[in-house]
Amino acid sequence: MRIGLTGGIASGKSTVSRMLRERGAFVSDADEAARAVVEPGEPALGDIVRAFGDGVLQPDGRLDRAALGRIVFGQPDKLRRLEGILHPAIRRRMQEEMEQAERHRPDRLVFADIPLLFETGQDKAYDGVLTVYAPADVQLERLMKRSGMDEAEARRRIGLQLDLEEKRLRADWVIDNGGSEEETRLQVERFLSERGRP
Ligand SMILES: CC(C)(COP(=O)(O)OP(=O)(O)OC[C@H]1O[C@@H](n2cnc3c(N)ncnc32)[C@H](O)[C@@H]1O)[C@@H](O)C(=O)NCCC(=O)NCCS
Ligand SMILES: Nc1ncnc2c1ncn2[C@@H]1O[C@H](COP(=O)(O)OP(=O)(O)OP(=O)(O)O)[C@@H](O)[C@H]1O
Repeated sequence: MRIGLTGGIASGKSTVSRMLRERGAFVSDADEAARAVVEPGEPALGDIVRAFGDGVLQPDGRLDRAALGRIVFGQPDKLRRLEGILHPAIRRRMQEEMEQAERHRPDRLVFADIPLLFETGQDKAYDGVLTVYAPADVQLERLMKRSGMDEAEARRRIGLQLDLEEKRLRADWVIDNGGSEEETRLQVERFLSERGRP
């Protein structure tokens, strides 16, 4: 069984993923895959430099993620262009990871943590979707605290994704991460025990 795990920026996907892994589930992470496919020597890195220029490289030849973020998160057409380069590579990598995990341990639940699961139409490829939800004011506060963005920038980043209320409504299951980590952990444990396995 493959479950799509999604939510909004800073709604708690990584926190829930960590808890799922601690309980023995396998989680493939789109943000991690997005980092791996731009390592030096990977074809996507060359494509990015051709599209956005040398300014997105650090002196050591690695991708300067903050510099690229400043370009793409301010210009929708540039973000679409980056996604066109990265999404096929991210998907391939995640498919390989999940297949390998399933071969190795067929009994385990497999999750794919994908922030843009609904936005990219990938929800249909999973047996079900679990949304990690937090109320808008909590999401905004956590994003500002984690990243140091001011309120206007944080609101703009949140606005680049499908509304979290809609992700909640479209989910098969919801984990409400608006409270303490302990309350979230209890929901994660209940979710796993209802499925009878990690
Ligand atoms: C622009 C990049 C280099 C900035 O890197 P940076 O380290 O600063 O941010 P990071 O990758 O940790 O992303 C933080 C959060 O931003 C949000 N985000 C990332 N990409 C996107 C996007 N294309 N659209 C909307 N939100 C996004 C996600 O909620 C993500 O968890 C990076 O976000 C990226 O490569 N994005 C394009 C790939 C992508 O679409 N990733 C999303 C997973 S499918
Ligand atoms: N229940 C909670 N109580 C307090 N802080 C929390 C809770 N859950 C998450 N956080 C904090 O909120 C921030 C965002 O959480 P997390 O990184 O898990 O979100 P995310 O959905 O993976 O974000 P992104 O899409 O940006 O990768 C982190 O700094 C995390 O420590």
